[in-house]
Amino acid sequence: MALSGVKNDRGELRILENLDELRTDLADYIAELSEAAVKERGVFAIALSGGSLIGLMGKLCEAPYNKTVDWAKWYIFWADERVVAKNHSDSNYKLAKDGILSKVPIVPSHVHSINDSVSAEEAADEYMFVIRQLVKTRMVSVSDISDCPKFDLILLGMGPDGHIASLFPNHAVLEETDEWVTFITDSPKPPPERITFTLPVINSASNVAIVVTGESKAEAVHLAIDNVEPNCPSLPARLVQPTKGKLVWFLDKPAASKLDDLQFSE
Ligand SMILES: O=C(O)[C@H](O)[C@@H](O)[C@H](O)[C@H](O)COP(=O)(O)O
Repeated sequence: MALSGVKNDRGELRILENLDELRTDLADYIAELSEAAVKERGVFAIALSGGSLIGLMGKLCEAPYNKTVDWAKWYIFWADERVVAKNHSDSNYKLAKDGILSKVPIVPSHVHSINDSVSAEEAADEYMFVIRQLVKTRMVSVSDISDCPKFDLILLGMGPDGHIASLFPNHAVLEETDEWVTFITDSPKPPPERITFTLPVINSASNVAIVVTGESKAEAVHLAIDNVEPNCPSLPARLVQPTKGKLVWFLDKPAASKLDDLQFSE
């Protein structure tokens, strides 16, 4: 049985009994947002991350979703990518291609992965240019309060250190507000070279989901969601605060085990 509720200003929490329930709830959530965006805008612009998230999205490739989702209307992006060749086992693109994109009828030209033959800095600049062109044609919407792209959905995982995308604790990249996409060459989690959406872009999305499982993340979940003193201003997951969009946390019970008292409806 899922528990769900709203926690202060930290968004909606969905705490699932087990990974199977989480996979189903996540697939339902993504399918519903896709349907709503296609109805409203004719397209669905979704940004993925790497890690366990892709495996947890796996039900989308099964019935009924594989037939009911309007895959031809999907435009795929990455909230962060490791700067490695696309066929490298570290590539977030390869992870998503093998796990999802090759199993459903996505239009290949709608898949916007980074250029893997240039430096991290050039890859970030080129990726930002590609997004800018798609904002101009409104395949990606635009925020009405900043000039940032407004993705229909940004999906994030979270590390035990509280990082999301490739935004790591106490890293200067957290301060980047001029660029939509930036790069780092010193990621504490290998590989070191990455490109990443910046916080203003993440916080301009219509919907952001953070998907976290396992006990090793319980402390970071607590610090990212609860009212803790002293506050953890540089915990990246805590800085996910969509300005006008909606934030949803998908947690399994071990990941939610250190949250302060919860009052939920079943
Ligand atoms: O490129 C990456 O390293 C990922 O995008 C990263 O941000 C990931 O989402 C988290 O580290 C959580 O990963 P897990 O869910 O596998 O722990």
